[in-house]
Amino acid sequence: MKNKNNKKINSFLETDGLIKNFGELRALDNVSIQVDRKEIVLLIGPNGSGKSTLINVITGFLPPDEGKVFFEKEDVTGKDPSELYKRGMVRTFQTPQPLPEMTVLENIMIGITSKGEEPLTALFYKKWLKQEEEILEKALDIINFLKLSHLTFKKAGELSGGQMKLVALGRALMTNPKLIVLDEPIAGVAPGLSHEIFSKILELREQDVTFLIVEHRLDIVLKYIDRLYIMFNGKVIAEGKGEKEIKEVLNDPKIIEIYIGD
Ligand SMILES: Nc1ncnc2c1ncn2[C@@H]1O[C@H](COP(=O)(O)OP(=O)(O)OP(=O)(O)O)[C@@H](O)[C@H]1O
Repeated sequence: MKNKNNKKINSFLETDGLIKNFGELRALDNVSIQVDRKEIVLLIGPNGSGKSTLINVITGFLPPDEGKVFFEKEDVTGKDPSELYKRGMVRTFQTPQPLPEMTVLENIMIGITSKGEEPLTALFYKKWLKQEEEILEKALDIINFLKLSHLTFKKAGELSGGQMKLVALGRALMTNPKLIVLDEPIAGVAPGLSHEIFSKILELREQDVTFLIVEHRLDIVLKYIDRLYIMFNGKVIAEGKGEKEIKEVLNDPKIIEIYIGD
């Protein structure tokens, strides 16, 4: 598989010249990014620079006007979110949408759609029960991993913002994803819990999960990331890989000016 410059697609996730217009406005202007397996990649940029549009296109919530998305070297451009989820790509949203009257456990369990819901399979009641049990066990393991056990039966509507972000991550984990796209995972979350969320992200990376993250809180996130992309006016204007390069990019006067101008 090759991109439009006839270069071989090598990365785990790659976008190639994405363009997305909303009427007259070009929200994505020839955006090409790369994410390697087991990387934690951060996407930053001032408000309106195109970050959400980019992750919406990658995760299949918006089709691009031009350009391609490659996931595990396959062209997945325009595939819908459910197809991508089957391939191992999940996402969370800026504002978590838990079902407030349901418990934390139930909110995490619904991350997976029970195969038992298919009418034919449901006829085999024993099999269905076994699947439900497996889903329950898995959700309890995730709750344990995220240190949410004390909240297992609490209604999601009673959680703090940070706890809701953790539940959203838990829900994403139900599908054994290979890539998790996180939209502002620590916005509005206290520093202590924010670091806890990122230490879980590091642990998951060790289990072969890759992360693409949009987050404004650089002060907290910087020490956890492997690669950084900076967007402005629909374009990627800078990229850094590794601690040294990332620091250089962030100290670039042009980049600082864009942020101060924001
Ligand atoms: N559905 C839409 N219809 C019209 N314009 C849109 C739509 N979605 C986004 N835009 C516009 O596209 C541009 C990029 O928006 P986008 O939400 O991707 O930026 P962002 O970097 O995620 O910003 P923020 O940090 O505020 O979330 C903005 O000018 C926005 O107003």
